[in-house]
Amino acid sequence: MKTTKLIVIFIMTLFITNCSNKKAEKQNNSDEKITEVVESTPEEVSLFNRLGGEKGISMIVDDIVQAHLDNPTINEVFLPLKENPEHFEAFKRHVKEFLSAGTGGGATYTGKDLPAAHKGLNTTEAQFLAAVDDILGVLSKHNIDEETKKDMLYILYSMKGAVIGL
Ligand code: HEM
Repeated sequence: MKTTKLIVIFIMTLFITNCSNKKAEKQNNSDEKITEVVESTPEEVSLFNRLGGEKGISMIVDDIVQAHLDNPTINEVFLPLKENPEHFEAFKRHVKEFLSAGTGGGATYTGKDLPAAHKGLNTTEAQFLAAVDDILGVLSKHNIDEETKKDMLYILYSMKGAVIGL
């Protein structure tokens, strides 16, 4: 009887140890899965990288400026900038730096602050909307994903007060 009891205790101990090992294994597996999910979450990729880094941003800004020059609602504001090629190039460089610095890239913005840059332009709501439309159109042309476009739209709107009616 004593031996039978000992055997039962031994078997139960084996069973319990086995079960807890399996549980630990399962825990490890699910931990791995959680890590994988966190690593591949889109939010982990900076907006800067989602826009294609320095090169992507440079091409996007060139296209945005060209879209503004072609857009009859706002081109009267941008066409005069071309009369001074040095100023025009500095303006484009500043917008590239602005977008890079503001999205997680390494650039340093060397232009004016937004209200100072837009003072005297008296930009209207309609002009602001036209500019945002141009930007979203260019992002689509560059195959930027919908989530990134939404993020950009949110950021642009957050700066509306710093660029219109000044
Ligand atoms: C959220 C929207 C906007 C942002 C983030 C933005 C950003 C900028 C930046 C970074 C510059 C460069 C400043 C410098 O060179 O020191 C700039 C310049 C300029 N922006 Fe905007 N802008 C916006 C909307 C607009 C709109 C709606 C218009 C007019 C329709 C406009 C017209 C201009 C013009 C004409 C300049 C050149 C000013 C100059 O060099 O004298 N911007 N903008």
